Amino acid sequence: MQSPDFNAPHRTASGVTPQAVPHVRSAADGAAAPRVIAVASGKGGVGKTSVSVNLATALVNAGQRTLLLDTDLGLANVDVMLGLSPRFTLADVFAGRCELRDTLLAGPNGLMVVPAASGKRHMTELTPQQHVGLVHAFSELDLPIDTMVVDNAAGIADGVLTFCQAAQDVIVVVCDEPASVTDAYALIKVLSRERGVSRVQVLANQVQHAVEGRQLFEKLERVSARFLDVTLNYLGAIPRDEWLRRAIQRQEAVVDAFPSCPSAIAFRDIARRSRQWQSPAGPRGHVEFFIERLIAQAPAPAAARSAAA
Ligand SMILES: Nc1ncnc2c1ncn2[C@@H]1O[C@H](COP(=O)(O)OP(=O)(O)OP(=O)(O)O)[C@@H](O)[C@H]1O
Repeated sequence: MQSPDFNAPHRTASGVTPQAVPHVRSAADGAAAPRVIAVASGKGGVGKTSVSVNLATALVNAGQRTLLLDTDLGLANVDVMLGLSPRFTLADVFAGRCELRDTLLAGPNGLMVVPAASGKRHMTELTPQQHVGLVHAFSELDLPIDTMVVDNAAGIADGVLTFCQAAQDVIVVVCDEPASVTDAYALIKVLSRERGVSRVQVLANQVQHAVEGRQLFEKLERVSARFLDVTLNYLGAIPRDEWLRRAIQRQEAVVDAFPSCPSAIAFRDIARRSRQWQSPAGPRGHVEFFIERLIAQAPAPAAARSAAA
C-alpha cells in the first residue's frame, strides 16, 4: 500500500479506481460546484447521523450524485448504519496508511461514502502543506458530484465549526429535550458570532406531532432573534418512528428499507426542499471546491500558531 504524502506536490494516486463506484465519473464535466450540506447538533444522540444517512440516500434516490462524508473521527458510525465494511477510513488517510480514494465506499443505489473512524486527529490539526495535499487528494478522486452531505461530530469543537462554516448550508438537528435545545442554541451562537454563519436550517427530530417541531423551532428562533445576527429557517420535522429504529437494526436507510413509513416520507420531503436552496456560485463541479473553502477558513493549526508566537 502506497502511503499518501500530504507534503508532496500533486501526483497521480493509485488504488481503487473511481469507476469501481457507481455514479462516479472520471472527467470534469463543467458542472456547477457541489452543494455542501453540513449536518450538526449541539447535543449527541439526537439523530444527526440518521438524518445524514437518510438525507443522502433520499438525494441519491432522487437522482442527485451524492457523497456522504463522515467527519466524526471520534465516534464514526455512518458505515455501521449502512452496513458497509470499510477497509480504510479517513483516520487511515491522516495516519498515512492509505490514499483518500482507498476509503471510498459504494453505498446503496450509488451513494458514495467516505467513512471516518475512531481517532484523535482532526482536519484543523493538519499543517498547511498537509491541507494542500488533502486538496490534491480530493481533486485526484475526480468526483463530479451534485451534493455532499457532511455528518459532523456533536458539539462545538473547532473541526465541527470549520466544516459548518465551509458548507453552503448547515442543518442543526434538535429534539424536544432541554439539553438538546440549549446545546443547539450554543452551537448556532458560536457559528454566528465566531464563524460568520448567517443562515441555519433547523430540523426537529423524534417529534410526536408536527406542532411539536414548529414549537421547538420557535423557541430557538425567539432567543436567536433577540441575541444573534442569524436567520433560522424551519426545515421541518421527522417523527419519532419505530420503523426508523428497525431500519437501523437492519443497517439500512429507512428511506430504502421502509419507504412508505412516516419518517421516510418526511426525509424525502426534506431532501426535496434542500434541492430548492440556492445553488452555490462557483465554476467547478468537484469536491476540492469545498476543501479549499475549508482550508481558507480553518484557524491556523496549533503547530503554526505556536511557531508564530
Ligand atoms: N426519528 C426517530 N425515531 C425514532 N428513533 C430515532 C429517531 N432518530 C433517532 N432515533 C434513535 O436515536 C438513536 C441515535 O440516533 P443517531 O445515531 O442518528 O444520533 P446522533 O445524533 O448521530 O448520535 P451521536 O451524537 O452519538 O453520533 C438511533 O439509534 C435511534 O434509535
